[in-house]
Amino acid sequence: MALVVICGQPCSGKSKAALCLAESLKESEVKYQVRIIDEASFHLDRNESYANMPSEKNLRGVLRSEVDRSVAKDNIIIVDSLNSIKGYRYELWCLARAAGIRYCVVYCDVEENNCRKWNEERRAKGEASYNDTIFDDLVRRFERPDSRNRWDAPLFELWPHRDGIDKSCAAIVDAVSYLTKKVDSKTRDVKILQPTIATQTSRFSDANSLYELDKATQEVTNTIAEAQSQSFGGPLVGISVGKDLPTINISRPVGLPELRRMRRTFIKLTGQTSLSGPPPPSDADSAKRMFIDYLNRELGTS
Ligand SMILES: Nc1ncnc2c1ncn2[C@@H]1O[C@H](COP(=O)(O)OP(=O)(O)OP(=O)(O)O)[C@@H](O)[C@H]1O
Repeated sequence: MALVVICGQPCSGKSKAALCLAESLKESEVKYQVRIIDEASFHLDRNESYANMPSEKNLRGVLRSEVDRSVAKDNIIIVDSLNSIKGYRYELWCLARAAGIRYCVVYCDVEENNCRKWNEERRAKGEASYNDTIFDDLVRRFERPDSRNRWDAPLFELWPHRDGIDKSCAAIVDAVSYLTKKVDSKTRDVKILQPTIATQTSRFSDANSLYELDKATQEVTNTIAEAQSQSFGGPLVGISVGKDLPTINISRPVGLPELRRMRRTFIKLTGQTSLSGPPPPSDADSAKRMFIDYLNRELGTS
């Protein structure tokens, strides 16, 4: 259903924001299954996890694998961690794309001085806190999210020091609305990420994979040929092959030989990606979706 990446400086109110968002989602009209994935779930100590690059990479790897295992069409996963490295947020975005779900980033924007003060207060109370060297290092390496990046969008910003954190904060209200909004073919403001050849993760059963792939792509080319015969050489826009599949948008007439050639290339490409790692589509609908994405990219109107 969705992946939410919480992001912010150390001790900036991320866990509080994650809890607040999770509660709001659970209280919304449809009772969503919401799960927070954080360091504490793996009993990972802050200071040990960020003590050096190998342990930090290990921490990120553990969280990423858990996200990968957990994202599904019927739940909302919230990753509550620093998520401060741009490349890491990109990796999480790729997981959401591979799963074909919604994605957003919630950013706790708190000035360094205030984070430091909260961290010191935590320490004074005997609660788990960052030691000063690690705190400084994390602050220095923080890569602020930028909504112009696909992997940082949409971006919901919170200012916990200025406004506090509660369910009525605009960022929480907006994130809940984005995550729970019902979508149909006319919805423009909610993006459901679509898997591509490189990110698809499941497989056709070995015995009939080629046959299924062949049949599914043939169906798409038949639909295009038929639509072209009725469009008298004009562009094809919004041609549907089936419910829940992207529409075909092609800017110029494509002859049958070219379509056949593109189909062969696509089948070959999916075979190659399965050899080098990312597997081919798992069922007829995924195959059609990927083939349509491929055609739209190669021949698209944009
Ligand atoms: N709006 C706020 N006003 C005052 N204190 C706050 C506020 N938000 C958080 N704090 C305090 O800051 C500390 C850290 O909060 P929280 O655990 O939510 O931050 P975090 O960013 O998740 O921390 P970490 O980086 O350790 O995971 C807590 O002790 C909390 O009481």
